[in-house]
This record gives sequence, structure tokens and C-alpha cells, in this order.
Amino acid sequence: MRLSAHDLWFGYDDRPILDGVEFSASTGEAVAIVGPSGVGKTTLLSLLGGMQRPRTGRVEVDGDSAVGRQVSWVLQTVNVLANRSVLDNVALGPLVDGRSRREALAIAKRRLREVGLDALADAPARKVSGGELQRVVIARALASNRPFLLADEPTGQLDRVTTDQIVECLLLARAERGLIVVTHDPAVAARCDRRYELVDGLLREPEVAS
Ligand SMILES: Nc1ncnc2c1ncn2[C@@H]1O[C@H](COP(=O)(O)OP(=O)(O)OP(=O)(O)O)[C@@H](O)[C@H]1O
Repeated sequence: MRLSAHDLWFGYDDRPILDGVEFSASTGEAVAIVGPSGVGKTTLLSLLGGMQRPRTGRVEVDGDSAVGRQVSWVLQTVNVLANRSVLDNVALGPLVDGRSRREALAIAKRRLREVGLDALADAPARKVSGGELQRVVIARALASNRPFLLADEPTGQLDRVTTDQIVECLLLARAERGLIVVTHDPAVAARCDRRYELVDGLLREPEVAS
């Protein structure tokens, strides 16, 4: 499947942020969006995932403009139910997709194993560290059946070891879906298959990551 954006224009008040952006990502690949702080990366991601609408232009997944149903999110503000277990939080992904509780728990257990957190399945989310919580949110996104995973600064201020763990978890998405990640961290961008740079409202041609 292919998520594509054509001629996106967007601004806050009269200030243009995106000025004719072209973008595409396919399932099976990881694409990074980089660029200076405040240039509009989070805004672009919100348009790519259908959270906001462009003033002009369009975003589609295989020709379908209802992109919100095709994406799962890993956002800067980690949103989890603090008093529920790690497993219950991950199971929310498939539950929202309409799976039965039994199916959702089975999928959640598998995804927690993949991100290396099965030992924490029964712990309340409030008791796990920031880096672990980020992996919980990734497991929840992987547990949903949406074809694209969108991540906004998923490694934030975390240390290098934790960052590497999180990137490994995110790249699991490539097995079945597409990953689109906004990041400041050149090491994270370098792990992706392609990189776009947002400058002056436009995305520069993608480079092949070295
Ligand atoms: N809801 C809003 N209303 C008005 N201006 C906004 C709003 N959201 C963001 N902006 C402004 O739009 C610009 C782009 O913001 P955005 O968060 O998309 O940038 P960014 O590249 O993701 O930044 P960072 O890397 O610092 O997270 C910034 O100048 C920001 O202050």
C-alpha cells in the first residue's frame, strides 16, 4: 500500500508552513522526516495521518482519502492508561480495531514479546520507565492492523542505548507496514530506508540512507 501526499499547503493564521509538499511512503519501508525545529514536521505528520486537513492538496492511501483509519500513532505525549497493566494498554490497539478481548490480548502478548517487554505485561503502566513506556506505545501501534505507523520524535531526550532499543522496535513495523518517523536525531534518520528534509515549506527530494 502507498500513502501519498500531493501539493499540500497549510498555514497557521496567515503564516505558511507547508507550501506544495509532495510525499510518499509504501508499506515495507521506513521513511524519516527531518528538519530544523519549528519548520513544520509535526504539522506535516498530522496532515499525513488525517489529524488536520490541508488548505489545499490531498493525502491518500491507495486512492482513499480517509487516511485516519489507515494509521496508528506514536506521539510525543505518551498517552497510556496509567493504572491499567502494560498488557491491557497494548490490547487497546486491536480492541479499537474491533477485535474481541481474547484476540486482542493474544495479539498484545505477541507484540510485547517482540518489543522485549513480556516480563512487564502485568505491571501497571505507571510503574514502568519512560523508555519502556515508549516501547509499550509502539507495541500498541504494532498491535493494531493499520498499514502505516506514524511516530513523532519517538526517542525524544532518551539516552543512546534506549534510543537504539526504540528504533529496533519501530523498525519491526517494516515487516507488515510502513513507518513514517519525524526525528531530530541523525542516528535515527540514518536507520530509515529514505529521508526527507523539510525546508522552507517544501520537502527536499528523498535521499537513500547510507
Ligand atoms: N496550533 C498552532 N497554532 C499556531 N501555530 C502553531 C500551531 N502549532 C504549531 N504552530 C507553529 O507552527 C510552526 C511549526 O510547528 P511544528 O510543531 O509543526 O514544527 P516542528 O518542525 O515539528 O518543530 P519541533 O521540531 O520543534 O517539534 C511553529 O512555528 C509552531 O510554533
